[in-house]
Amino acid sequence: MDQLIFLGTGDSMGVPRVYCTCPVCQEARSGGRNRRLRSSALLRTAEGELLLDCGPDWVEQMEGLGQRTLTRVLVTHPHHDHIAGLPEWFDACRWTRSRGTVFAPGIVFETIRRQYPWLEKKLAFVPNDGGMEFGGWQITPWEVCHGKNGYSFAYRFVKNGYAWAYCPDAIHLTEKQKKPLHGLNMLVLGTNFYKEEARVESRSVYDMKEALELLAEAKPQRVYFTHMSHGVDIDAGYPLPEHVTLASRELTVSLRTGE
Ligand SMILES: O=c1ccn([C@@H]2O[C@@H]3COP(=O)(O)O[C@H]3[C@H]2O)c(=O)[nH]1
Repeated sequence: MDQLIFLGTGDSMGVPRVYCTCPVCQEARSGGRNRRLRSSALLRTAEGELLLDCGPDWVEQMEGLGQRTLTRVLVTHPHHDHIAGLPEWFDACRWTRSRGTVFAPGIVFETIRRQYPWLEKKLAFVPNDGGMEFGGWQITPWEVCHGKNGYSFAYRFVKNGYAWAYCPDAIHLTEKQKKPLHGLNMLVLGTNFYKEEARVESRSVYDMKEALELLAEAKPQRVYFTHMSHGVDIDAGYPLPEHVTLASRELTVSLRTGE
């Protein structure tokens, strides 16, 4: 059965934050359950694996899995916490004389090319604006609002009538942007805080309270929150519905496609 493995569930700085000594960061520092690497997940299928985002914790994430090789990466948006592992993967490809493939909407490659102009010597960039297929999954990107950080893309995956979506970096979705979130068996959604107190114009990701309003509209059957900052204590017991879980590192979810 296909699986989704969470490799990181942290926000752009991860948990602990270097400068911070709050109780969540201290617990994370002592090897506790709040230690969160930058958000990324691995889709495992009979056809192979697809990594969703490749951030600065990529090496630690590969070591945690005991995985020595990688062939495919899908990128949501070209921010440091989602792409900074690409140059490390490039070097691994160089040393192992292998090649990889990166899938993303064309606009995402414009920024990646500017930031890391050498990557295409070893990594093929394949635009997926019109959708793509992998492991029997029909995969469709759509643009989502990322607040003060501009845009991101979310992805909807469909196979044998089972549908799920990966949307780590979004806020203030328009009605049109919410549409692909309807009719899902599972949703992975980014929520930086339980309740974020920062000014609305400075925000870039939903908090859990806002996410619950979105869930009430879209009604996914199962939900995993990811992209959580040090404002979230995984053991706090937030008042969340039973079908909502705070994801943690190496949590593995079976995708029940009926195969
Ligand atoms: O043009 C930009 C804008 C931002 N960033 C990164 O993405 C992060 C998003 O969350 P943050 O606002 O806490 O921190 C940001 C930066 O680390 C980037 O790589 N390129």
